[in-house]
Amino acid sequence: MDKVLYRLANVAIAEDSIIYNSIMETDGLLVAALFAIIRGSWMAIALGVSYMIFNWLGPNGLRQVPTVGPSAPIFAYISGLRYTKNARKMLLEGYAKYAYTTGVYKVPMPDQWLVIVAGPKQIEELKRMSDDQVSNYGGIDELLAARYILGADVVANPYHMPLVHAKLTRNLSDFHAIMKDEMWSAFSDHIGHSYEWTSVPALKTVMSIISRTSNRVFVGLPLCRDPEFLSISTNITLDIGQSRFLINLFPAFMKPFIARLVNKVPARLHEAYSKIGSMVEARRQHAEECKQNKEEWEDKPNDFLMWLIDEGVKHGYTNESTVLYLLMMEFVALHTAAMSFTHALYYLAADPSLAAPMRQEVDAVLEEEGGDLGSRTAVSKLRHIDSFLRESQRLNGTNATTVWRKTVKEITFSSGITIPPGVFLSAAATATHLDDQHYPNANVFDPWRFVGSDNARSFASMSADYIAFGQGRHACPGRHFAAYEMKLMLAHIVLYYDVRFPEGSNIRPRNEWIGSSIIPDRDAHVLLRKRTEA
Ligand code: HEM
Repeated sequence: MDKVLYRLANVAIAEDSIIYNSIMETDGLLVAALFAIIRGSWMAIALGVSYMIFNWLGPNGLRQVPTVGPSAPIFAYISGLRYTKNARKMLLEGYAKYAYTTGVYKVPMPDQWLVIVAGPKQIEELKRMSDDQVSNYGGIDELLAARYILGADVVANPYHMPLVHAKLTRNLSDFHAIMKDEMWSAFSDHIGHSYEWTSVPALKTVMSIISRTSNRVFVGLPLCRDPEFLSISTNITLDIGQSRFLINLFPAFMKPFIARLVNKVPARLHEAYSKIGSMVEARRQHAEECKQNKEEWEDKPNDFLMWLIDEGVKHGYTNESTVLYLLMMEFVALHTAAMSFTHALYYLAADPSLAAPMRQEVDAVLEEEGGDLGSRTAVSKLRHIDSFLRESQRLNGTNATTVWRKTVKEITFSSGITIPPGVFLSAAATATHLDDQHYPNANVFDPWRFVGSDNARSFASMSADYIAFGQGRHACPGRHFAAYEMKLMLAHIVLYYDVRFPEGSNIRPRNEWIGSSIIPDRDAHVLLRKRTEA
């Protein structure tokens, strides 16, 4: 047993933690994990049998829910492993068969069934369900194996989440100017201003710009430019992805043991705490002194870290917890926006002529706004840019399923399907976005599809046929921040740069699928050069 687990741990630990070079290599890991199990001889067999029994006895309340693939124990497990490679195909197959009949189907994952909610009617019903019926935190817990990786406290009291809406989204325009300032500076550092074509690794470069811009608001200067801090803040996502992937290969009763061996988050938290722990303590102390002395703290930092510290004091949290919650923010905000933007950048590089209408639009808005793209209203006027990003995200969301929930009590859909408590369910995002009934020629990238539409069809708006940011009361609270950041970035690119692929290729690189995660090509380069007429 130990050998098996240690081999699995080694698979994880041996992975390079440099960005985009780790668990995302699931092929290798999956094979390595299975190889480790097979080589673990009789214990592996015992493990397998226990798993089959678990699987057989576990989700029996789901027999009335139609299945994609086999549902008998051994075959379902094998099919669950297949899901890590073929999620797209399996999800689309289920959608084609069931979206307009039962509106619900299930796909096997290695550790459990995932019930997929499909079709506008059922998605609307899911959206309206209360927290007493379906738990959002329960869903995230299942998705990320969160209680094993992050600890039960983060799952039970995710106090960073309400702050996104209450402090960030509500006051977003207060941050426009510093985001613009940081983004312009990051472009300068990572892309430069050469009139010659410069080749950059697309995803990595976008990630660098997004992480600096976001962190200007999350932690402020100078930390938002500190390479060591930025490396921690981007690598946390890979740590979580890597750890949860391995843990979720196993049934629930084994997860705590596996987690002890493969969880990389504690080490990253330690690294983060060594880096910023003293700063957090200094801020907290100063805030408390000011409070005791009934003094105003002039120049009090107005960033996410400070909000977390203030909120942490109210909850009695340690500085270490505050740093962990900050890392959670980095996790939800950076890769999502960077991947989504890279998808869009690939469309532009494959067809540089698409820049022209966006350029004209930016020019016109600059004229109206006195030359300031960072003004309160400027970015909201960029309808072509908004449509371009929404269309790109429609076709390439960050995940093929969104609205992750866990049933708390029995729920029944109008199609008559009943789901018992304790079941992990999610909505079919990619399949919904590729449904011709919602979008004529749904498979075609039509960048101006939403230009003439009202605000209900803007990048950050949601509806039952556009669920890239989820649905309902737990929909992404950071979507307005992400939309502002990404629109600003695309506006900057079309205004100041020409973009193309090497050799003038017009072929957009293929996405990678890891389970249901959708990742833009990690190695592709794009060429940029400063525009002469800008
Ligand atoms: C293009 C970028 C992004 C995408 C595609 C995205 C997508 C999502 C999705 C699908 C959910 C789950 C919604 C649901 O279950 O109904 C979510 C939740 C969340 N997102 Fe985002 N997100 C993005 C950017 C951001 C940013 C920039 C932030 C923070 C500034 C953020 C903060 C959060 C938080 C805190 C939650 C959890 C909300 C809750 O459970 O109540 N996201 N996001």
